[in-house]
Amino acid sequence: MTETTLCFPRRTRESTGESIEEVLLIEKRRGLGDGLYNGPGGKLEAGETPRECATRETREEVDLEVDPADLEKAGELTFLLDGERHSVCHVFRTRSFSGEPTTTAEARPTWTPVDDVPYDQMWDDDHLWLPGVLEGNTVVGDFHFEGGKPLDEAEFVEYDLKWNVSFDE
Ligand SMILES: Nc1nc2c([nH]c(=O)n2[C@H]2C[C@H](O)[C@@H](COP(=O)(O)OP(=O)(O)OP(=O)(O)O)O2)c(=O)[nH]1
Repeated sequence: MTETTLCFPRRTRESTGESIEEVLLIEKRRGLGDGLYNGPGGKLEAGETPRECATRETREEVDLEVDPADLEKAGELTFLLDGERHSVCHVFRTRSFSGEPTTTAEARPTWTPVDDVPYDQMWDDDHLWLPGVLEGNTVVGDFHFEGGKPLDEAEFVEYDLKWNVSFDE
């Protein structure tokens, strides 16, 4: 069973007297979810913790530095494909980072107002859990897909969500 991560860097930008809440999204340029908007993230490597993976993937995909200790666990999402567990994704958020997000071969980053997240260009389940995560809630979810591999071509059919769970990692 594959473990994966997602990292959602957050900032508040002041613009002409207004505070705009933003999240760093990437347009993924290869791999699973190619062409969709998402947070930086990917598969755990051997010996890595989810936090270490989220830090490494954020550096590799957009050249932004986040400290594993500064990541706040916000979600644990299980993706099921044709009734079998396909992957578990650890979701983190943080307001602490250094550097400027940079386009790489893997991803094109964009600071996006949280009120303007392009859910119609994201995975079909994201509109169910990402708004709550961006509001500061925690979530555990199961998401069922059907139709065979790859996961991003399967059909999203049903889900179960629990909000405001506590994580001890
Ligand atoms: N937002 C969102 N992300 C998802 C969904 N399903 C799913 O696998 N992901 C994420 C988890 C991972 O960050 C990413 C897939 O990871 P991956 O490891 O297969 O992708 P990759 O090709 O970039 O992998 P890597 O070699 O960089 O580790 O997509 C979903 O339904 N919604």
